[in-house]
Amino acid sequence: MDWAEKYRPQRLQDVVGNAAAVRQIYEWARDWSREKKPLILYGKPGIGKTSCAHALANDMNWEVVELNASDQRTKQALERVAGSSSTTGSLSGASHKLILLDEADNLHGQADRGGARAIVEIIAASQQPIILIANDYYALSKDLKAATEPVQFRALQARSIVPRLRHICAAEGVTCDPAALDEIAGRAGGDMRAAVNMLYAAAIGKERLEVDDVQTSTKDQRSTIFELVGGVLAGRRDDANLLRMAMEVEDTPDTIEQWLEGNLGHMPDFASRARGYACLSRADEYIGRTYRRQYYTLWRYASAIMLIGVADAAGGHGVHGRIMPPARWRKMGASKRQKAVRTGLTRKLSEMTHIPENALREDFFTAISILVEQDPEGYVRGFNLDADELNLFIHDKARATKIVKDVAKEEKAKEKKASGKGRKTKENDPPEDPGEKQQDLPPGQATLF
Ligand SMILES: Nc1ncnc2c1ncn2[C@@H]1O[C@H](COP(=O)(O)OP(=O)(O)OP(=O)(O)O)[C@@H](O)[C@H]1O
Repeated sequence: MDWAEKYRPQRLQDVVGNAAAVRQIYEWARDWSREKKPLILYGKPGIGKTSCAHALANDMNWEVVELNASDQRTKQALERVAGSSSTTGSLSGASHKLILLDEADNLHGQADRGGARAIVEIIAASQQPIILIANDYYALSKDLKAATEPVQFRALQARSIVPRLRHICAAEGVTCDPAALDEIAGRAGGDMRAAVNMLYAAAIGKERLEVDDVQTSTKDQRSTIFELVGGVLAGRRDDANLLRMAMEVEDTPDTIEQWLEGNLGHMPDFASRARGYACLSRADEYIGRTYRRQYYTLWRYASAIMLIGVADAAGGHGVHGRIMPPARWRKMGASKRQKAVRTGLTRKLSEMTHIPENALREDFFTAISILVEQDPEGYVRGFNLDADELNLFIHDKARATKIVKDVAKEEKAKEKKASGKGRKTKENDPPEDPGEKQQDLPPGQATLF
C-alpha cells in the first residue's frame, strides 16, 4: 500500500491543519439532526477533505456510503440511502449512515440538468447526514450552494507538513535529514498527498533520507517521462525498452496517454498521426476497462498498445522540436490562475468597499462589470486594477492591457508635471473624473457606485 493511503488520518485529531474547518465539521456532526444542511468541504486536492469526512465517521461511529457525483447511478443510490431514516440495515449498529458525495463540482456529469437538479432535491431532504466534496466551490450550481453549508479547506503550510512527514519516517524506521523534509514540504505547494508521495518515492527502501535523495527522485521522474515520450515518438522500436521505461515512470498509463496525445504533433504527416490516434483510442478503451473493472492487469495491454503502436506509427522519423507537457494541462493551469485572480480581486474590493466577499461574488459582479465597462479608466485608477483584474470585467485581455498601460502612463505624466511645475491653481485644474475622486479617498473608503 502506498504511504498516502497507509497514513490516511483515522481520527479527526490526526488531521493536520485546517483546525477551524475540522471544528466546524465536528460541531455539525455532534448534534446532527435532519434540519441541518449537508456540508460541502471544498479546497484544492490532497489537503484532507476526504480524510476528514472518513475520520469524522470513525469518531462518530457512523457508517460511510461513498458515492461519486459524476456517476449516472448516483441518483438511485442517493434516493435509496438518503431517503431512508432507518438504520436497521446497518450491520455495525451505527446510528447514522454518512453519505459522502465526491466530485460535487462535477454534478453536471449527470446525463441531464434535470438529473443534477433532482440530486440537489434529494440532498436537501436527506434523512441521513451528507458531506459533499469539491475542489472548486465556484463551479457549484446556485441551488447546490443554497442547499449546503460550505466548509473551506486551505492549502497546508510547509511548517505543518514537516511534522507529519517526520511521523511517517519514524513509523517506517527511516532516519531523515530535516533539510530533506523541508525540501519536500516546500515543493508540495500545500498538498499533503503530494508531499507524502514525494517522501515515498525518495525514501522507500532506504534507512536514511538525505536532501540529495529528494532532488534526485523528483528529477528522475521528470526526465524519465520526457525520455519515454521522446523514445516513443522517435520510433526506434525498442519495444522491451519502452515498456521498461513505462514501468519506471511514476505516471500511470492514463497520464502517459495524455503526454503522448499532447505530443503527437511531432509526427511527420497526417497519416501517421491518424494511426497514432487510433492506437491511443484503443489503449484508452483498456484504460477505461481497467478502472471500471478495477482489474489493473489490463493496464499492461493499454501500455503495450499505445507505446508500441504509436512508436510504429511514428516510423523512425525522430522528434523535431521539444517534448512538452500536454496542452490541456496548460489550459487547466490558466483557468486555475484566473480563479486566483478572481479570488484576489474579490478580497481587494471587499476590503476597500466593506461589502462582504460573498455578496460581491454572488450579487454584485454583473452590476460592477456594467459600470466598469462604462468607465474602465476610472475604475482602474480608483481600485488600482491590474490588467488581469480589469480583464475579468471587460473580457478583452488586449484592451485591458492597453487601458492599464495608458492609465499608468497618464499617472506618471501627471506626477512628472506636478513635481516639475508644482500644483496648478484650483481654477486652472481640469475637471476631476470619478476615478480620481475615488483615488483621493483614504484606503478602505473607496466606493463602487
Ligand atoms: N490534513 C491532512 N492531514 C494528514 N494527512 C493528510 C492531510 N491531507 C491529506 N493527507 C494525506 O493525503 C492523502 C489524500 O488526502 P485526501 O484524500 O483527504 O485529500 P482531499 O483533500 O480529499 O483530495 P481530493 O480533492 O483530491 O479528493 C491522505 O490519505 C493522507 O495520507
